[in-house]
Amino acid sequence: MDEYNQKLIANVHPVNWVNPQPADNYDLVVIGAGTAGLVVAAGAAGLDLGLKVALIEKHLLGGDCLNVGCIPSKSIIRSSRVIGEIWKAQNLGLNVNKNVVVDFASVMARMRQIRAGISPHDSAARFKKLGVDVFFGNGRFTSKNTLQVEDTNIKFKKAVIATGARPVKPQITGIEQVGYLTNETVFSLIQKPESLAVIGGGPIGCELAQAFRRLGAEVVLFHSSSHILNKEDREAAEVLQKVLIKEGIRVVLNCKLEEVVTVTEGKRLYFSVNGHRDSVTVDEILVGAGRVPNVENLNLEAVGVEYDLKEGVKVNDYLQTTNPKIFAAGDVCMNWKFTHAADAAARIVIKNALFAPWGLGKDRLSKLVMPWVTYTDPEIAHVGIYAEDAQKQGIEVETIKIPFTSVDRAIADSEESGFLKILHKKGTDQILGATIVASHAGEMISEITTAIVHQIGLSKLSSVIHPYPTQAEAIKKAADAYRRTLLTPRTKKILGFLTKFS
Ligand SMILES: Cc1cc2nc3c(=O)[nH]c(=O)nc-3n(C[C@H](O)[C@H](O)[C@H](O)COP(=O)(O)OP(=O)(O)OC[C@H]3O[C@@H](n4cnc5c(N)ncnc54)[C@H](O)[C@@H]3O)c2cc1C
Ligand SMILES: NC(=O)c1ccc[n+]([C@@H]2O[C@H](COP(=O)([O-])OP(=O)(O)OC[C@H]3O[C@@H](n4cnc5c(N)ncnc54)[C@H](O)[C@@H]3O)[C@@H](O)[C@H]2O)c1
Repeated sequence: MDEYNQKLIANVHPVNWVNPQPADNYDLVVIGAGTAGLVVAAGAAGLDLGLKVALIEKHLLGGDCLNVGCIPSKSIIRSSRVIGEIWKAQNLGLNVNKNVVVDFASVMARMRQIRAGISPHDSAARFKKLGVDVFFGNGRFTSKNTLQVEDTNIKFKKAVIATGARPVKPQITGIEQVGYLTNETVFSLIQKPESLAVIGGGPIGCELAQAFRRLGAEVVLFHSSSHILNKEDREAAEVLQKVLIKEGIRVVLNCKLEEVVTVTEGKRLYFSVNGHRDSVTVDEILVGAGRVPNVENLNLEAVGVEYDLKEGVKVNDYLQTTNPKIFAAGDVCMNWKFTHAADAAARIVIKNALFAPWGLGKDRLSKLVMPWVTYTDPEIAHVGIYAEDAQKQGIEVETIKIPFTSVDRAIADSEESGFLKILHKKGTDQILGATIVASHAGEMISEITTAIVHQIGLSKLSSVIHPYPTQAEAIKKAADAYRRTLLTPRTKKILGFLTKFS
């Protein structure tokens, strides 16, 4: 509880907070104040239509993203990127002293300062000012139109479940007794573990394995599949995998973790790969092995809201639960577990719950075009479908791949290892999906997302001037490559004819 955490708590769960006297009947009650809940509450109250809105949070306003997710992880990733740059400095003609000292405590203090600095946006004071009644405590349904927060009964016309998700508990013998870190505890470290086993090679595992390695820990990354980020484009994941290995991370693939025990030297993990048993001993274990939705203790049975312990609250395309007066948004009900996805879903809920009389003009989740980015170095950004999806859906596609070895700025930056892949519908210039592996792929993907959302085809993208030299020129190159495919022998003949008379 240093000054930064005190500031954070003063904003997102003030110790002296007194829950308000509830209104007679709320137009909208939101359970859970992560991104999804905050956006719904702010959106509904901020319209200044006199709607009575209540927001219930059992822990910290801001949820995972602010407190134990995006913000703390991206803050330490920023520090670790500098180390990555220093490691590459020699290739750039710079003689940097290899013995860079990482002041881990300062890296973490910077992260806490940034988190506290952002927290006023998610604060109880801000939401009170917006006219939202903020209740701290566990929200639980008691009847079709009532719920309870601690001892207070709250009546509602409509409700939104936005209770998010939590880390999966790994099923490994002994791990509970030995103890491990998750995203809920790793950002509270003030001392660097000298060695770290990361369980799970998904976005959490990869981002944090690389960050901790660059900050000076010996890292072993355990992943159960044949390549890291197995939900991602295989080639893209392989580029990153090579970088992680080159940076000194031991990547153990196709593994089964069997047992964890405490030994004098630390925590020992026994694992097998293709039947071959081995072990490693580390100071700390970090688990990033997926998420489970927070559906328990809400008494969803009382309101007829169906759910699954793994998949979360069941919703239709309008984000309505099996009780049409109750909606859900964010990690508790969606496969897309991203802050921007929770935000987009919250906007759908505001529209469908409050501004779609007789069900008219409702928005659909399936209409969203969802990009995402894994913030490793290089970053991997994706939008739309993958080639395998297209195959499953019976859509004929063509792929244009631009390696960064052909992009001048990437060459000048010594960042040639990535690529851009664009999938377009066969015979047309309609973009269906894209993957980018680049240092700042996350900053580049939005151009393609815009093109997909607004149906701007590759031909039109080809007419957009991209400043030289930028890595985003890869997009123009892909568009130009598509245009070249239109040059049939007949069009070539016509062009040849034109030159004669020009
Ligand atoms: C380490 C990490 C890094 C991430 N990085 C990124 C990133 O870079 N970009 C990105 O887009 N996404 C990222 N994510 C994912 C992102 O954090 C989540 O998708 C997002 O926070 C989901 O928001 P949400 O509102 O659905 O849920 P949450 O943020 O989980 O909020 C749910 C809230 O509900 C509260 N709650 C639960 N049950 C109750 C109850 N019964 N009563 C009252 N309150 C309750 C919880 O305390 C919590 O505050 C990351 C996640 C992690 C873990
Ligand atoms: N940059 C971002 O947007 C970002 C960053 C972090 C997290 N997130 C979100 O958080 C969610 C959760 O991330 P995550 O990485 O925990 O989950 P994940 O499910 O995406 O990846 C976890 C991986 O761990 C593997 N695994 C599970 N148990 C294992 C075991 N015992 N041994 C070895 N491997 C094991 C799984 O096969 C899986 O591929 C993601 O789906 C993502 O949406 C997003």
